[in-house]
Amino acid sequence: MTPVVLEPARNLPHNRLITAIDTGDAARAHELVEAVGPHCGLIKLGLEAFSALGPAVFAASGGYPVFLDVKLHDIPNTVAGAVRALLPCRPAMLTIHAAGGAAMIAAAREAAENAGDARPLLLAVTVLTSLSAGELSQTGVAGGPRQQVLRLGRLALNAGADGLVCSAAEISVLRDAFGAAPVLVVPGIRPAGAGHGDQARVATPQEAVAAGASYIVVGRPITQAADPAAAAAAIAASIV
Ligand SMILES: O=c1ccn([C@@H]2O[C@H](COP(=O)(O)O)[C@@H](O)[C@H]2O)c(=O)[nH]1
Repeated sequence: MTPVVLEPARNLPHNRLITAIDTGDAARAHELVEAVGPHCGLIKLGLEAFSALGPAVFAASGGYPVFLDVKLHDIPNTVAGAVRALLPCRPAMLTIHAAGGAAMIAAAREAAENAGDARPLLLAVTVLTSLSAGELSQTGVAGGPRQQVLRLGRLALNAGADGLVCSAAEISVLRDAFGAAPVLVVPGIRPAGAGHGDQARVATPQEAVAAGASYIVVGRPITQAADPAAAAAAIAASIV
């Protein structure tokens, strides 16, 4: 099997907290970014915000580095075109689905190279953190999330992804297999006592960082808090 050889990631924020701004309301997005921006490394704009507002959503980012989480998944030519179309927005990180396969990931990487030094890091989503082992098996995948994340992770990194999106439960198996270089971005984060909502494979911020997460993604526990700035500041302080 081809070994995974990765370059160290460039110019990434030291603060490991990424706040997910999941709203289609531009004014609310602005308000949230203003509150949490100073307390996190990146702002995550995802499908809800991008579907509602389009590339104009970047205006809500307040100049903070953006993790654009649109999880591209299509034939290679279409994904390459979408990546090229997104480059003028200058996302720092961009997601594609690892399950799209090696040719799709390689096409995304080649397209991203058009940005030169401003190339976004390509992160491959492995198994969504909302999927339990039981739900994953209903999709026809045997062996459980850890095995599937490792399998898709190897495929994605070999095909040109810079990093992976996974749950905290899979970090150790990925670090054992691929070492320190891949950027591991970990959603499904819940501070102790917080409701899980639709997330199935969850961990606290401290557990995820201790396990080797490069970044943690936190949405509702911050954005639905009475004081989002204080919630973000507390989480950021707890993972230094
Ligand atoms: O496997 C994945 C991939 C992406 N996400 C995204 O992260 C945030 C999590 O939000 P919470 O409110 O903290 O649950 C959300 O934007 C998802 O689209 C994920 O949860 N799991």
